Amino acid sequence: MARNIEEQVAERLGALVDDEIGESFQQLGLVGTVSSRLRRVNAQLHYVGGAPEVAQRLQAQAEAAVGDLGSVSVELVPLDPAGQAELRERLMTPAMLEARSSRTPVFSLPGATTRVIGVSSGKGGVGKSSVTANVAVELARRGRRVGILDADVYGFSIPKLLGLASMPRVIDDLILPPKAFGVKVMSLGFFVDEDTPVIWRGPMLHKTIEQFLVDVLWGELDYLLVDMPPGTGDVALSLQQFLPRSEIFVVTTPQSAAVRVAQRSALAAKKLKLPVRGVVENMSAFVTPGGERYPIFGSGGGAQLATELGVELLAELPLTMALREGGDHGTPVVVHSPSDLASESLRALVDKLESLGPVRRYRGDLKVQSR
Ligand SMILES: Nc1ncnc2c1ncn2[C@@H]1O[C@H](COP(=O)(O)OP(=O)(O)OP(=O)(O)O)[C@@H](O)[C@H]1O
Repeated sequence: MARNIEEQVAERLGALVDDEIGESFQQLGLVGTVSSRLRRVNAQLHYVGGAPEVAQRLQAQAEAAVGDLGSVSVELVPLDPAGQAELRERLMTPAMLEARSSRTPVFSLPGATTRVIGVSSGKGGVGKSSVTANVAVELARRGRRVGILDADVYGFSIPKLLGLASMPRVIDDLILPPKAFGVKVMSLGFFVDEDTPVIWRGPMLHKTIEQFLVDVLWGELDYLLVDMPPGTGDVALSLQQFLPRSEIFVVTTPQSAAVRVAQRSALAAKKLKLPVRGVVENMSAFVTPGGERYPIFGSGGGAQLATELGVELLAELPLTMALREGGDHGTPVVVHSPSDLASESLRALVDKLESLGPVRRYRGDLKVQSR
């Protein structure tokens, strides 16, 4: 039976997907009234606000979706507070409800399967954020569900590295993490002006990290990568409390001075009973197109640190222009120059990370019964 035009418009609009939530407008109950008058169809689509670009993008998507159905105008209507409260209820999973009432992140509830990976370094500028962003994007390209918590309060660079500029959307009191290259991101950088120095006190940081872990709609994740601030400060302590299942990976450059400070941060993690699983040496060498290696920052530091910590050296990432340019332009090198040497090394790093698998943990509650 031929459907009328209103039904067709409602169906097309309902099929649009809110990428950050990962559900269609129909599933979310956000298609409003669709009526027609004098051969003109007027449709309403509810949306949850955010930056003006979000509405502009949605308007263009909606118009494109119904463009071939004749004269249709789509009006975007921001969801009112009652509608937001209803949507929030709809999006809350039982795990999120439990997480909120106990203020324990879903990643730390019993039975959680997300691998939580803390990326740490001794000092700033060694490429920890670039490694985090590229590893996350490569994992997402392989079909894994990935989030990044940018906890590097002294230099939140993840949004810029992934080309994200807008503030996260908020449904009632639930924060939606913006998504780039398939990776969900939450960062202090979304909330503060890049040029304004922010002085964070320990308790304030602790509270913010808790909020980012508990009040953000992360959904189900295979990996949560945490870009940690360099050094051994308060944030590591907060992370240990909120995410005791974190595995730590240490990024260093090959210089011996860098290795010494990196070792300090690795030892701090060990003290907090967070397992250090591997070392990544970055900026290992510049390689000419002819294959000549120039170890600009010295050599051997990553291997030395790995030996001292009793873990594997997982990668020696070269210094490349493409990696730096990718970061500057907000498109990670694994996406914009997949054949670059750095991309090859980053893919090999992700292979290793995946093959290492999660840490095996002793479960005190499981005991072998003897008769
Ligand atoms: N292998 C590399 N080749 C070329 N440039 C690199 C490489 N790794 C990092 N960079 C560049 O070095 C700079 C610092 O990198 P990044 O911000 O990732 O470091 P970081 O350790 O996270 O520093 P911070 O903690 O200060 O944010 C960036 O401009 C980045 O593009």
